[in-house]
Amino acid sequence: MHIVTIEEMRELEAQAERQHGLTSPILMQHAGSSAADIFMAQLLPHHSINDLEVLFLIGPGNNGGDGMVMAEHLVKAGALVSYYAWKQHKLTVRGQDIDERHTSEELESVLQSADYVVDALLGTGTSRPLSDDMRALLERVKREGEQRPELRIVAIDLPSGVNADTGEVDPGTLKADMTITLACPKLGFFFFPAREYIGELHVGSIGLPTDLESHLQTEMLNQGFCRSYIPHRPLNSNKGTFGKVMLFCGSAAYPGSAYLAGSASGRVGAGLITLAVTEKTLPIYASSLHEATFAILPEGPTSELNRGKTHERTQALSDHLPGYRALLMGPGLGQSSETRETILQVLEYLRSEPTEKRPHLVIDADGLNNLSALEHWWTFLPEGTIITPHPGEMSRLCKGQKVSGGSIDRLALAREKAQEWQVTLVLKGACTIIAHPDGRVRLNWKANAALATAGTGDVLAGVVTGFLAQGLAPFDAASLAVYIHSSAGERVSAELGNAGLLASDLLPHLPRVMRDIKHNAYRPGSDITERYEGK
Ligand SMILES: NC(=O)C1=CN([C@@H]2O[C@H](COP(=O)(O)OP(=O)(O)OC[C@H]3O[C@@H](n4cnc5c(N)ncnc54)[C@H](O)[C@@H]3O)[C@@H](O)[C@H]2O)[C@@H](O)CC1
Ligand SMILES: Nc1ncnc2c1ncn2[C@@H]1O[C@H](COP(=O)(O)OP(=O)(O)O)[C@@H](O)[C@H]1O
Ligand SMILES: [K+]
Repeated sequence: MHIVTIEEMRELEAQAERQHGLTSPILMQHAGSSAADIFMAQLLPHHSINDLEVLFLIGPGNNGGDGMVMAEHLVKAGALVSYYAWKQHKLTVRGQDIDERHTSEELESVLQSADYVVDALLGTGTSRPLSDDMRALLERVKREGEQRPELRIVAIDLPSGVNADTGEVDPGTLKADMTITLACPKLGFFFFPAREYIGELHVGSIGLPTDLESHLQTEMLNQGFCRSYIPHRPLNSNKGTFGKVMLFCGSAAYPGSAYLAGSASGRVGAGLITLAVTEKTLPIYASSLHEATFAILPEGPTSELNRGKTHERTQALSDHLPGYRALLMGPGLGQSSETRETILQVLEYLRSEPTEKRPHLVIDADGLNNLSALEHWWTFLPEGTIITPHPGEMSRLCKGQKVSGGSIDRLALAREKAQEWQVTLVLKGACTIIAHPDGRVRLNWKANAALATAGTGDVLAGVVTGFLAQGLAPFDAASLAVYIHSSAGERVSAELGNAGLLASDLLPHLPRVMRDIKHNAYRPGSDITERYEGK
């Protein structure tokens, strides 16, 4: 599913007309009909379309036009529809035009009995701040919703006042319970504050031939995409079939990260998990992760005098690596100069090996923190490396440049840095960005505050590594991992709510999510599935 900017959406519409004769009125008929179908399919269980009271707020442009077409379909289906044309101040209640002198009181009465308000005021054509009277209208609906929480707000294409490119939001914008966007999700939805205003996201069809989208470079992760990448499990398999994972992670002070990452790799199907540990840390892992095997490394050097020990450590690790398909390096390693040196030596070893003979590399957390202290750190990485920074780590990698907040375009930054550094970059956050060194980008929709807790990043790193071990290309392994990880979070939240998740809670849900996605049986709380292409 492609994500578009306003300009790209306009270009798609223009091409649809030029190449396929799909004029604006034709597209609008599709849009309104598709929006009505989605609306009816998503009615709450206690609602029936018959006698459902729906108030449409109609704007002056094509967004309003979409609303009018949708309204006609709902009338035919039996709903009690009223609409208020904002520009003309004209109210029509169940087919009857209301005399101008009574518009205010009638609008008040319609609003008070409405089950749904449909915001079809403005879409991608918004060109200035909302006018005062539009803000007042939306404010009145907002107050009604506060008094009657059962009132549902549905936005057509986008909640009016959301900037579909930047995610900025007009102060008058009304939060939607559901947004039925048309043709493609808009880029701004994936940024804050807009993300908070969208509610459940559904994508309607306007009948565009899909080949028109083939040049677009930004995609949204969804089930259809993920299903095609979940590794196949042949009956005639053994643990070697699904790849061996090595984790160079954890330390006496941070043992949990290796446990979480290693367990996560196993939970997404990797054949064998090996933790690189020292004699000192072995007992911690041996008692908690029974399924893992261990590569015992000598203790790190304790002073300049026995510095040669880092070489012994690297040697011991690299002696173990042949036969391993994926290596995760970083979580919980700490940031001593000895650790940094070991990391550099391991990178040197990996660069010296032919690609097909060495494991694919994922670097996270302290692996990145250690590297970011070095000038041109990316030149030390072997080809095909995946890095998974959170915004703080990303900022360090960018030499202190601010990477989140306000006006920062995280998407442009991720795209630029993946190209400059020649890595697959997973910029974590509420809507995680996955950027390929060739400029392609994928975005995750599933923001979930429950995941904002220590250790969930270690789980993600383990999932990425587990998919790499099963033979996925770096960009696909990273994309699938982000989707499966956040879907597991969604499952935990369905039970616990949006607080109190422990990173280890995710682990048993990883395989369940994979199973359900594979069998098309995954039913998350608020996930867009595919573009709705009609019944
Ligand atoms: N053009 C097409 O082919 C299609 C358009 N579609 C719909 O059309 C929308 C875009 O249509 P438009 O380009 O007509 O744009 P809009 O419907 O978003 O509105 C543009 C109109 O609103 C006015 N306006 C802009 N900002 C305003 C503000 N702050 N306060 C008050 N009035 C304001 C403009 O002067 C203009 O009259 C999409 O969001 C989508 O809903 C879809 O139906 C698909 C097909
Ligand atoms: N609000 C949120 N919505 C969705 N995902 C989130 C949110 N906050 C954090 N996450 C996810 O949780 C993980 C946190 O990773 P990270 O910050 O590295 O944690 P840690 O290092 O403690 O393991 C990332 O995958 C991130 O995308
Ligand atoms: K709208």
